Amino acid sequence: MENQYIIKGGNPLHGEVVIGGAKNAALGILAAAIMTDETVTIDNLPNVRDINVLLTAIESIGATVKRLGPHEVQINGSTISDVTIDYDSIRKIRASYYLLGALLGKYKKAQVALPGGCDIGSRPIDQHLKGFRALGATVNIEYGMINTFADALMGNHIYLDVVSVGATINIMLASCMAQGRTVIENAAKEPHIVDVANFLNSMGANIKGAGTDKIRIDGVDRLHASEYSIIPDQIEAGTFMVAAAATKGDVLIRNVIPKHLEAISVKLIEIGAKVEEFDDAVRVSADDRLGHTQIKTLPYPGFPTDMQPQIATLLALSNGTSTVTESIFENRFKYVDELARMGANIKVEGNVAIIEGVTGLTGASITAPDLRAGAALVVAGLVADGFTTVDSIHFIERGYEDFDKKMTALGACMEKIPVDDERELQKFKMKVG
Ligand SMILES: CC(=O)N[C@H]1[C@@H](OP(=O)(O)OP(=O)(O)OC[C@H]2O[C@@H](n3ccc(=O)[nH]c3=O)[C@H](O)[C@@H]2O)O[C@H](CO)[C@@H](O)[C@@H]1O
Ligand SMILES: C=C(OP(=O)(O)O)C(=O)O
Repeated sequence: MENQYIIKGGNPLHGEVVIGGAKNAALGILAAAIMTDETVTIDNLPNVRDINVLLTAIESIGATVKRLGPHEVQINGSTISDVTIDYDSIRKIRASYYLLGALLGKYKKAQVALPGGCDIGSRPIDQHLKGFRALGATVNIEYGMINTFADALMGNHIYLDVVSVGATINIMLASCMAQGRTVIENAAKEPHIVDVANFLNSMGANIKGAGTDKIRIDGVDRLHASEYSIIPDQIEAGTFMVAAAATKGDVLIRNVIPKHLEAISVKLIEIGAKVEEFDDAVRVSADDRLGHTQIKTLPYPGFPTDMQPQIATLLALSNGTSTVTESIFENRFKYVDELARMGANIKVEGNVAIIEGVTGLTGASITAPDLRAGAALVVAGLVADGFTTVDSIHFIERGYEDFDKKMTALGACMEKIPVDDERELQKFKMKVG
């Protein structure tokens, strides 16, 4: 059954919210977990759709997956009997490609369907495949499947032509049990790269330099058991930071690494929001309408593309003209038409959104085009005058755990109801007046 969010805008968010584990780190870590035959325990796992899809795919090849609770899982890869992941089991997610690197690294062969994920651009994986080939693997693409195999994997020097999160993690996975040294140059530096490297090292891998643009991996013979807790989700935290500012609220966002949020904090401060940093929390508040700025998405430590729709939504409500340049993905402005239906004034020219701030939005029936754009539209609904319904929330549920419940606990007026259920819609409207 498909659900939608119904939102009555106008309530400032107040209180505390606890951020979950990082989805994009967890996806790499779960794939890495199958590379040992010993049992691995992973904690602070976000309970979101992408993670559950990946866990099901991992089970489908025979690995033993034991849920110890909503945020903890035990994986044992000794029971794996197959190295083929078909399209049906992973078409909804992008990070299925990490199973290629993990299976190739462990068994020297893998067959994985070409990845899905959000439609935010053409999203080639040539750099992943270039990395596998450099390690000595043969790679063919046939009938929608990527087949890769090798007699032996040998370390090599790999220069990435583009800074790619996925290729960096995949090459770390494939090379950590290769013979000799692999060096990845022009590597991505995102916090989740460091987290996957730390997890692999906790299993006995020898990876140095993660978090810089040069990562050195000395191959080891085997990986062993580990217990590991995933870092907090930078993007979930950033989304609540923006929601607090957009609703002119005051929210303490707990279980975060403030350093990972700096690019977001700096921009919020620049436009007039108040951001206070604590050891593992940030507090964001705003009293007045905020100001304008220029933002360009860049690889870490630049402004994250996964926060682009949310910050653009905030700027759509701010004073003056802002520009948001999307430099990573060519198709990440699909939410602009939906925001326009709520009264925003945004013009897209190439990869630049020119935003003329408006004083308010009005509720409308809108559809989430992808994960982060969906979250941004919810933020718009929280601010808008009147009622907003957001459809296609399965996108949002790919990456946000209990998004509606966390927002409601902060004072938002929103609920998840079945799509086209007029009775539930009226019930909500009666309840909130
Ligand atoms: C599951 C996951 O972690 N997803 C994140 C990951 O996606 P993903 O790993 O797919 O993104 P990449 O960092 O690889 O992509 C960055 C850029 O490189 C290009 N590229 C990438 C690989 C390749 O082989 N060839 C190539 O040309 C892409 O088209 C894009 O323009 O990082 C993105 C950038 O921070 C985030 O928006 C996604 O949320
Ligand atoms: C775009 C994202 O995910 P994916 O790369 O899995 O589509 C995201 O997490 O914002």
